[in-house]
Amino acid sequence: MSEILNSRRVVSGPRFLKGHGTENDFVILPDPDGVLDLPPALVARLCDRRAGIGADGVLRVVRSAAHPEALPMAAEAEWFMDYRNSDGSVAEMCGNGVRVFARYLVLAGLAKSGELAVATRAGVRQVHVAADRPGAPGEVTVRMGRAELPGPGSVTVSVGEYDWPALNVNMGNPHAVAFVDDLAQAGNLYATPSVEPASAYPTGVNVEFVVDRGPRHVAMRVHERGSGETRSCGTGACAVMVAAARRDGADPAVTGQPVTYTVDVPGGRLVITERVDGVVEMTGPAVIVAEGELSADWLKS
Ligand SMILES: N[C@@H](CCC[C@H](N)C(=O)O)C(=O)O
Repeated sequence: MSEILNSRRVVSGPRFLKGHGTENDFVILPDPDGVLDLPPALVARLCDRRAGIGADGVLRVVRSAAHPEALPMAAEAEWFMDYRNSDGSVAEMCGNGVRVFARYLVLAGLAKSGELAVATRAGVRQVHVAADRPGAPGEVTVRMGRAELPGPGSVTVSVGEYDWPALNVNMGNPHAVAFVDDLAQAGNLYATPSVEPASAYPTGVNVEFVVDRGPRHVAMRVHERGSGETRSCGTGACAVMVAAARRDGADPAVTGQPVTYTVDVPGGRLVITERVDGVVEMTGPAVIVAEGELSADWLKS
């Protein structure tokens, strides 16, 4: 059998990798010179879990100097994370994605482990890729920047018979964070939750549903703009941490103390700290699962 599998290559086309961070999964497209044509329909086909590779989004790896949106950041960050949601839409930032992106850069020899900078549409993010230990890949920490709480802070999230007050938190991308009694109240999340006033989110919104698990420990589900319910959202977990800290009277700007929360997501666990200067740091896993080639025939079809 392995002879048959090894006998010849059956496809040839652009390389891709598949990776995930707390089960938020991505197709990674190395495109250093920015030459790939990546229209929204192709992103959606790649992310299709039956007719494509399957993913919550695409991470295109482009040199900042080769991408017009990233050119102004090229002196600070060699690589630009061109992130797309599974419906093909563009997003400013992806917290799980930036950890997986950094893991790819290190494994591919394009960056060294330790400190590295990644350009995103939300600005440059500093990433620390911890050295691996035997059998345990090092975790990745991202300085996610400061949360913004656009006014009016309070919005309303509704699903079925339930309405909850929610906090408008921007982590480079938009979030509405609702504390609920039970994560099951969010239902199957096949449909996009309603968030009012809609004018608070002119470009759409990611919605987080949160319950308490213990002191400085919460659990969440998320409905992502452009991808539907996913198993994790890094920017969403940061937004949740900030909302929980405000609710709990633990805002570092007020207490003068950093605060750390454990945020459980369906696909794993993230640890998030808000520093006294307001910068939010997220730590979690980043895994590369596979590498392959796209079929040129499939691309043409
Ligand atoms: N899963 C990501 C967020 C991806 C972008 C989001 N769907 C949006 O449109 O803003 C994360 O880990 O942060």
